[in-house]
Amino acid sequence: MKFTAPLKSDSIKIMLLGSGELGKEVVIEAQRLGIETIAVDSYNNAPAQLVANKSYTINMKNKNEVLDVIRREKPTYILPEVEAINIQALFDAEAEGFHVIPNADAVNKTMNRKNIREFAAVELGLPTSKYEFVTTLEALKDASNNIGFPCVIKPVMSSSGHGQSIAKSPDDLEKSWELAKEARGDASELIVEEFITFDYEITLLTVRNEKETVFCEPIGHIQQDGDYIFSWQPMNMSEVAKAKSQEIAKKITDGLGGRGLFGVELFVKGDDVYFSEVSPRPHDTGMVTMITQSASEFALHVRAVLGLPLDYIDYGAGASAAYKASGDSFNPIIDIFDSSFTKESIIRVFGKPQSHVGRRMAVALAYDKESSDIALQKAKEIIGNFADN
Ligand SMILES: Nc1ncnc2c1ncn2[C@@H]1O[C@H](COP(=O)(O)OP(=O)(O)OP(=O)(O)O)[C@@H](O)[C@H]1O
Ligand SMILES: NCC(=O)N[C@@H]1O[C@H](COP(=O)([O-])[O-])[C@@H](O)[C@H]1O
Ligand SMILES: [Mg+2]
Repeated sequence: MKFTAPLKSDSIKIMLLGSGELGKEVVIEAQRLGIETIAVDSYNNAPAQLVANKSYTINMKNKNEVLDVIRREKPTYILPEVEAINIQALFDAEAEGFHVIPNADAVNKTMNRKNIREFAAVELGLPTSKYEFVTTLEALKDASNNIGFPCVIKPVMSSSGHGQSIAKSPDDLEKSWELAKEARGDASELIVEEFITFDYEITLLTVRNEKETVFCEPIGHIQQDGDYIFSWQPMNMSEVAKAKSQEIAKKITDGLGGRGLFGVELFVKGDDVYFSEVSPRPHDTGMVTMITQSASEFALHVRAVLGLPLDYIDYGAGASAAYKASGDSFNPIIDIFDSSFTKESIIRVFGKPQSHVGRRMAVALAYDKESSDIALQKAKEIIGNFADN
């Protein structure tokens, strides 16, 4: 493939809207190419703000505040990093000629479960769990009755499992209704999903630079309370399931369009593959690629944004284990013993300025040339020795 225009890094400015642990790695990768970075979030000293050239703390749900910071900095590329961003600001910025990654419409579709589910299931005809949308407790009772128990109940806008629950019987519905209000995004509408008894679930990192689409090796993962705790790569899958996964990922990412890396979440049962959701940005389960690939998901995202080639080397198998805080603190300190640092491990402490129970604070990555299982065992052992105040 030929790239005609040379990369002029000095003239490029990347603005992240959302500055957590994933954005932090994107900032580092962009800076490695000499690109100026601006990290925006709704709290001070967010992880990416600690490493970016410049940072802003604003109310990201406020249209004017988002637009003000964009107009003031005039970034070459705007990279949404969280779901809870004022979407109209992104549409307006795009109309003013700013380049939103992958594009404002894709961000709008993926930030809201109703939009992405209808796009995937109805417009693209992709296989998904059965689902209904509800806005009242009464409707929730009817929908769960239609779908059957257990069913999964989620706010239409939320992430990392916030506000999500599984109702095992009608008795659980009131609790699920109350719990949904904990969503950070929009809990005015809920999705009720059929519970898929999958054999395993994967994230298929799919990278498009609008000249080619590249798939990373599938990443297997374990979730607890709707949030990831362990991931590994590669996930051993049947050729049929892998081919179906890539086909679904290609359809959904082509449908969304634009440039960047996407995390396509899929449930696999035998050779059946169900589309679950997609992030138009690096994925938490994909942190494992920092140890398995010569170009991590963050490096690939930056390359895709810039329209650069997407080739890289797979080093072998690896795994990641998330470290979640055990308490609340305004001065969180993570204890990591010497034994965590081995020739086959990488430790990343995000530097979040405040901890609360269950907040992801760090990740341990482990490598094994041959076996994802052994890598996972190593990552679990390392994280088991972490502690926090
Ligand atoms: N319909 C379902 N059937 C079975 N399990 C499900 C279903 N929906 C969600 N889950 C489980 O809950 C996890 C989180 O769900 P989902 O990805 O929809 O939430 P999320 O809050 O958007 O998570 P994140 O932002 O971390 O990706 C899934 O990875 C899966 O393990
Ligand atoms: N599943 C999405 C995800 O992992 N997003 C990552 O978590 C950060 C928020 O963390 P916080 O909740 O600890 O502020 C986000 O900024 C992003 O980096
Ligand atoms: Mg998810």
